[in-house]
Amino acid sequence: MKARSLKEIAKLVNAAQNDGIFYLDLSEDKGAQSCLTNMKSLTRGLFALETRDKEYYDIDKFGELKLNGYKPIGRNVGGIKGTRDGFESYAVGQDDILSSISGHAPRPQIMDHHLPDLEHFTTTCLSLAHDILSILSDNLCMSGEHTLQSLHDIPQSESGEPSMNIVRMLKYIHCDESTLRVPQQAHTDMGSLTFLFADTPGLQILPSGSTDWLYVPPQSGMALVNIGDALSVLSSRRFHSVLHRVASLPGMGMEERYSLAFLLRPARSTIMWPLEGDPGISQGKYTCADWMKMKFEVLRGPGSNKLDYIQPGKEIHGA
Ligand SMILES: O=C(O)CCC(=O)C(=O)O
Ligand SMILES: [Fe+2]
Repeated sequence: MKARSLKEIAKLVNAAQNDGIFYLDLSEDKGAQSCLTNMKSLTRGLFALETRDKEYYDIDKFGELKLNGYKPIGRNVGGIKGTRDGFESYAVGQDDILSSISGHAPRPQIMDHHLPDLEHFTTTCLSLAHDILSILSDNLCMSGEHTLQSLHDIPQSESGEPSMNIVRMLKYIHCDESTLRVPQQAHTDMGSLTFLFADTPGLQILPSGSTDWLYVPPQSGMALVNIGDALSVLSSRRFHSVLHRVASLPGMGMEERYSLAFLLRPARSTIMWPLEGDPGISQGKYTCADWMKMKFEVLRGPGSNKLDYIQPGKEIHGA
């Protein structure tokens, strides 16, 4: 992909249009591999902290966009009716990682120890995101100042607004083998691209037109990249935002599972509307920041009056 091989470009565009998810081989990048090893120690060390120490950084204390902080198990709706989620997670905002000028949200000390790893991880994902967006922009015949890259905070808050990109670490509780468990509900990601790293299986996608969930196993040295709502909406649904969830394995349950993600989102004032639509009419339309807030309400549910409108995976506009 880095060398813009025509074969790799065709594979990427095809995956973005049809599957909404693809593997990205990083096995040759020694720097990235050692950074991932360090990020794994950060993730494990972080979740090994005392519960009350983690709860001190509760994500819901730090603003509606949930860019920093800890989400305990059970705060979101689970994947099976009547259940709550079965994972804890911790978000760190891109600006808190890369910006040397302003202050940052309160965070456990272990984050400071691993700041060089967080920086390396973030800049690696941003560089990959830049390449992917540039290939997808070419496919949409966008050029000059009007590209998908220009709508994102790459390298950092180019829009002048605080970035909504985050690093997220997740830990799923062990599930026994007796029945299928779905610790993370089916959803599409709210942003543009998600880079996901996990060592153990559990991720499933619902391919378009299918009623059967399909496991997408992790591959050594590779990232899984998926397309989120924003790229799908901006591209008039040319790119597919894939519905996914985490589930136990039939008859095998799920071991304690860790995953790590970088979530790329457009600049916060980006209008969630097809780029080829009339840019003059923004009144009454959602910005990317509004979209994220509404989507969180759905994940946190029930009790949201927007549930019917903004269900994960449903259309944002039109029919
Ligand atoms: O943990 C995983 O494998 C999936 C995580 C995910 O889909 C998310 O955090 O949006
Ligand atoms: Fe996701």
